[in-house]
Amino acid sequence: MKKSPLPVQNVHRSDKNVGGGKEALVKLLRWHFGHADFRGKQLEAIQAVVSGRDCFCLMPTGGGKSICYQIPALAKPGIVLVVSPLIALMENQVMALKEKGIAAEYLSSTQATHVRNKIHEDLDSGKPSVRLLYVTPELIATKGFMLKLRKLRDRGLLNLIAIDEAHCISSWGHDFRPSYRQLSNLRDSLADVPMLALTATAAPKVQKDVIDSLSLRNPLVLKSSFNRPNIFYEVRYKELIDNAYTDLCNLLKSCGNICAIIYCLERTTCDDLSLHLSSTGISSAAYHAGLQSKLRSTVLDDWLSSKKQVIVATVAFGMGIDKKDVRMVCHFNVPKSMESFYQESGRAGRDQLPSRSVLYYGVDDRKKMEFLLRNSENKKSPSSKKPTTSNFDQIVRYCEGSGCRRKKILESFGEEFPVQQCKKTCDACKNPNQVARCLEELTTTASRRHNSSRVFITSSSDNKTNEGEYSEFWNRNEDGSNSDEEISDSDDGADAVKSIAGPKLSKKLGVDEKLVLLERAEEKYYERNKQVKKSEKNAISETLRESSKQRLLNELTRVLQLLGVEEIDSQNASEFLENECYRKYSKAGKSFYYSQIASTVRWLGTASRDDLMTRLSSVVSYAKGEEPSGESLPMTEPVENIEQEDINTYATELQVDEPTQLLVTSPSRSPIRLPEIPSFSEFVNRRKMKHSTEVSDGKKPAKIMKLQ
Ligand SMILES: Nc1ncnc2c1ncn2[C@@H]1O[C@H](COP(=O)(O)OP(=O)(O)OP(=O)(O)O)[C@@H](O)[C@H]1O
Ligand SMILES: [Mg+2]
Repeated sequence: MKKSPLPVQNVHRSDKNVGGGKEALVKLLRWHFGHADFRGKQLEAIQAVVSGRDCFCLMPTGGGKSICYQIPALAKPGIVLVVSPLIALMENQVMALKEKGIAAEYLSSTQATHVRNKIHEDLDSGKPSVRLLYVTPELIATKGFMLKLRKLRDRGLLNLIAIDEAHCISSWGHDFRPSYRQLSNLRDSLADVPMLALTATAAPKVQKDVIDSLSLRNPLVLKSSFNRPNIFYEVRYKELIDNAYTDLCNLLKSCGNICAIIYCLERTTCDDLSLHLSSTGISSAAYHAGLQSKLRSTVLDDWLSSKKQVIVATVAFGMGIDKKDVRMVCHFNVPKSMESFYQESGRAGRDQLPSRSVLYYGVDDRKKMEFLLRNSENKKSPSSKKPTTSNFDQIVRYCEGSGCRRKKILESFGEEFPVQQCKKTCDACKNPNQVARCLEELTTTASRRHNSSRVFITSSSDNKTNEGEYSEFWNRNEDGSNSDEEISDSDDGADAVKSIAGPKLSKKLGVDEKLVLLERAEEKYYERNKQVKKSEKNAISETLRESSKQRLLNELTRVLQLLGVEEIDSQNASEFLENECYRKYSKAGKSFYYSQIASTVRWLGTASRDDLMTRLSSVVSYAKGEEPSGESLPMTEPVENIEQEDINTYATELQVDEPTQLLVTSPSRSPIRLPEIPSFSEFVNRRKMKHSTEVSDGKKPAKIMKLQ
């Protein structure tokens, strides 16, 4: 239901006695939002902008920044323009405002044309009814829209431009958006309209960058403390617990039916972990950019409406999500910087009630992150300012240091914090001896593991070109495909869908992902072309072969480097291995081929130098310019006239026998041997022999298999 507007407020730009407007502003706050009073620096920010002054407002996550531009929109006739980085964020806020009876709208290309037209008509009318208009930075950069804003300004109707999540303008920030850079022109185009920049990113260089980039004029700089006293901070050490999945499950269960967010680095971990939690009765769902956008919306809705309790997500999830009762935010992998950690953990306890931040720290994870950061640092152009490894050191110190966690967080933002004020609200202050013991044990474990050579980063395909897998973890900054009106959020599943439909797969995607997408693309294709023969559907495409080669090459390069093997040419070796899989399985079909590639990648991850030299001996010879020795593993010949039953049995046995878990969790890899997985023809032959024996024993008639 629409609320009638309050009587005209005594608050306007020329008001010399701005403090006199306080009562009126509080009245608006109570009337429209039901809050008793302003929090922290809200009032100061509002009074500054209403009086026409620029303002830079730094408040912690959940601090109540939105009110700082929402109240000014209600204080006098006219419009407040809000620039926001995500469509989802705009939608949420507009919906919430409309529910309160406040005339708010957003403009985005996702809306139906008639809806957009209606908003434009309203803006063009002499007396627009809209009070808050949310837009994307891309739209502001268009000439047509800028013209419209100038007209509004000329009619005295543009009261304020609020830049929400203003840190997105800074490449020092953790969420840099190139499109935000275009906002630098605002000051020139709309010189006399006050600007309000809002962010929860506290790094001093980001603040300066935001103020400079937006050319804020003598802004009132407001900074609130970043302390979140209602969040208990804790670190758990993966090396010191038997199974992190189980530990997390137990932790969640011990807290009851709470609402939680679990952040993971990789999409596959989100899927796996969510499945695991669900299997133990915890209501959870995965959320990442690899999901189709429709599914993501459902997951989000279910979580927001508390149908699902736990969301297991990459960092694609979170910015602007205003769910008050999140009781726990858990980082299942180490975050890339203190800033990211603060933002993400800050999504807990927005209702100010006691909440928890739990970070699972693993040395493997740390190495993986360091590797990725180094890689991204190497790729940076000299002009790029993206922070990488040095920011990561802060979070490593947070985990590996013994002092108060809260102090470490706040000091990393330049805020002094006396330890006694923590009042045992972090594990290091609550149980200092226990934390010290853990750290000691961690040091011992890590150094022991170090000595046993190849120990770290065992869990998955952490190869160099797989950054796409982690793309959500980086700034959303390589999304140069901005349309005029659309937000180029690379955390939108539409990317994935587009790349399925498109002729080429995005270079940003990792190899594993490409394979999955390829498979999905093929499925789609065959769905549409039902008449295509089944055998064709099972065919192994050239693209799939190329991706497989790349996947093997990535793993090989890593492994050869780790083991210091120089005699093997990784390019030749990857082709050799792929060809081996292809020769064995081209006739058995794509699934067999794919599964063999996967086993080979796993084998590479565990192979010793001798294993590699033996299996790849022919490639070793080639690399030295010698004749091939012909001593590589004997090739099994392809199979013809395959019986479906054999395929099924083989597939079942293959799955049961694969010791993936063992490989992933073992600290020392050399003594572990993969049980030999028979090739399909070996398997068929064994069965054939078994059948023959049975026949000769008078049990069953033999099945005739024609083998080449
Ligand atoms: N003065 C107030 N009194 C009580 N609650 C408030 C007040 N101001 C804001 N809130 C509530 O605080 C919560 C967080 O507000 P808001 O979403 O504006 O935070 P934010 O600073 O923008 O956070 P983020 O950085 O995550 O975007 C909201 O639920 C809001 O209703
Ligand atoms: Mg906000």
